[in-house]
Amino acid sequence: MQSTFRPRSLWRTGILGTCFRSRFQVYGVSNTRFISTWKEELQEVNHDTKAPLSGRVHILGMGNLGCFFAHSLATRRSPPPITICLHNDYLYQAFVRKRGQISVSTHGLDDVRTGFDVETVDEEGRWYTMPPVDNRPSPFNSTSQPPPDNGPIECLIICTKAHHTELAIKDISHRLTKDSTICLVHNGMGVLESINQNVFPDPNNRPHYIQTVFSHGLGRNDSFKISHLGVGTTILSPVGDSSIPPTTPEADHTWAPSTKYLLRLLTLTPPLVAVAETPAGLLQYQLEKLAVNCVINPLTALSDCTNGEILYSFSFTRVMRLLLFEISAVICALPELQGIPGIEDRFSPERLRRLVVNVASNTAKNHSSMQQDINQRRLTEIEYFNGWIVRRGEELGIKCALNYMIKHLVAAKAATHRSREAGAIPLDLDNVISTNEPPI
Ligand SMILES: CC(C)(CO)C(=O)C(=O)O
Repeated sequence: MQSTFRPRSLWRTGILGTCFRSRFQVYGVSNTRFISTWKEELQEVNHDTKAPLSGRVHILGMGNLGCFFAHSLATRRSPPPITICLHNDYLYQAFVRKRGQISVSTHGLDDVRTGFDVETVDEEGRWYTMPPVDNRPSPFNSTSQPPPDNGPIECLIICTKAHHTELAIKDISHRLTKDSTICLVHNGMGVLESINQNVFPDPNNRPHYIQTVFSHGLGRNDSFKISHLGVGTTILSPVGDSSIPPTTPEADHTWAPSTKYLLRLLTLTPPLVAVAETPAGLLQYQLEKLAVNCVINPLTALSDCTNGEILYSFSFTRVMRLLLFEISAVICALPELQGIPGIEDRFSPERLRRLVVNVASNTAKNHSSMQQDINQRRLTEIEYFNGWIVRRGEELGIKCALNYMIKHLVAAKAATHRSREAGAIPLDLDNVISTNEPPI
């Protein structure tokens, strides 16, 4: 007998800790897993809200991650309306040249999707809905300019790097309301706190958030053309009220309609392999990923090597162990984890070492994102990896001298590249005396 796996409401069963893990109930006939359409998901959420949602999903940040999310949503049997937000003309022109196509290649086979709506932004920060760049008929007449579209955004998936996320959200913050949900997809820790502090300081007027831990392997072939190199998962969790510790179970009715809708949509989009977790569960996955990134990324960036190469040297192994002693001490002392059973074992230096070794050997031939950032003269995420460990360590009275050193070695390497290229002479600006001003 065949069985149907029907998606079960994640929120009806009450406590997140129990309902989030069991996403499907077995009902009987047919094999239609993931059968629901986005409209059905929307209906369920709109059922008891006064302001029904349209179901549109905006995606900002069209690097590998943004392309993967947009493409995955577009592969659904019934894709929701998707708007990709292109924040400069160069990207828009590239998308026009690609005729509005996003392509994901798996084992050498390209899967091309179209049907994306596009918005671009001008220098004054006004967003415009552009005419379709694929073969769909344009809703605008050919002579008229598209009108600015600064209407509220219901669901925003933001796929920029950690250091760009705050700025990217600032540019679109006038369209985000306390009913919107932002799904943050980036590496590293501490971004949400700075968004709250600098972009949405008033807790009563803040959007809702979903945080993620993303572990699929992606590579870039060209603009809007990526490869899916390794199947991973997308672990998602809504972010609870910051005054409630993440370890407290919360009733399901506290999640906003846009959060419920986006969670349902993403968990029922097969290529994402998305699972919903509790806030406390997600935090632990984030910290495991952080530990891995704090070791593999700076070591490969400093030594300009592949992930696998750090496994075959006694010296790398020593550095790895010493960094992990500090990382483990900070994580185990975090107040937000206190009360969770088994923390000391899960985050022991030895277990973290095994995680790092596993990831490094599974991705042995890959170049870490930080190694690529350094070589392509981009900003690195070091402040959100080892920098975060150092800052949290300081708060907790734990000195993280080695992580501090690693953070500065990476910053120094990036600065050396920059000044070499600019042909700059290193100057100690504090000791430069301008001829027009009297010496201080
Ligand atoms: C896990 C790792 C190191 C894989 O390359 C990664 O996430 C990164 O490169 O940022």
